[in-house]
Amino acid sequence: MTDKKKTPGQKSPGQKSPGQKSPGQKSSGKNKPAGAAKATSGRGQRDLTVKVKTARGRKLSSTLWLQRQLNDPYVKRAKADGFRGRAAYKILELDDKFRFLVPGARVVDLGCAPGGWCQVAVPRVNALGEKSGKRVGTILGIDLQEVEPIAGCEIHQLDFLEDDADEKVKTWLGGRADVVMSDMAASASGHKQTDHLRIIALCEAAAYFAFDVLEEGGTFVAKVLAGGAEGELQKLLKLRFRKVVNVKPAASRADSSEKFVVATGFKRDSMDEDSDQPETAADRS
Ligand SMILES: C[S@@+](CC[C@H](N)C(=O)[O-])C[C@H]1O[C@@H](n2cnc3c(N)ncnc32)[C@H](O)[C@@H]1O
Repeated sequence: MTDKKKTPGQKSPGQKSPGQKSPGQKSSGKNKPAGAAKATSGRGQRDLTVKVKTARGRKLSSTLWLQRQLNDPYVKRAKADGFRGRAAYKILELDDKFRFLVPGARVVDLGCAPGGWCQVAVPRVNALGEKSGKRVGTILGIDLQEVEPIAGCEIHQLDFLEDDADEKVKTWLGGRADVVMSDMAASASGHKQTDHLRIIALCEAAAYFAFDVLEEGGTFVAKVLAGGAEGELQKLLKLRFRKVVNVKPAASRADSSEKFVVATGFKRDSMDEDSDQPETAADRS
């Protein structure tokens, strides 16, 4: 896979500007982008530095989106750090806390476009291992959309909901994965509860995919929207993982109901291999 051509002056992901912290480096401001001291959250009207005028033919929602983008410190920081999107800082923060993108790890990134999470994973899974020197990991990005190549990642255009997607992924990986992470979002209907149910369904499907693909002890990370139905998902994950927690990273907008579930310590032997369903306590008794 060839690296994306850089335009003059463009930095590699994570390359620092003078006086700027690297993306994974914790700042005293709880992972806030460097230089974002004034633009406190990028969320409130009082913080705005750029105002977007309404334009004929542009919907109010589009104007507000544009205004939010232009004033979002993470958007600015992603541009400066060479990341393809602000989402990169969410996985940076989650990995700084839970340490699943370790040297040598085999990682599946479900819904990887445009590629920010993959960009974060590349240096982390290919870093120096504690004892055995440089460890080379594998990153497999999956998306419905075409994704511009990222050096160090293998990217496939695929709907992970297809019947044989798990088998394809295991073949591409040459075995099972240590990490399945998903930042997938179902297309928004604008109706809060419908969108919540859609993303929970997508997340549940991603969890079943992870049960098929993960190695013993593996980690599953997925975006969910708070709204009532996530309790069932938690129950499902708790049957299969040693620890399940919900986290709202600082890079996740405060006005969004988005949060992330991080499930660690996958118990492969908790699977009822015949039915491919989680073995419940009732099954075992
Ligand atoms: C929010 S974006 C992911 C951003 C990404 N984490 C990054 O850092 O660049 C969500 C992605 O999920 C993808 N997606 C949604 N449903 C999918 C499915 N069934 N199979 C594969 N990808 C899917 C969408 O195409 C979209 O690109």
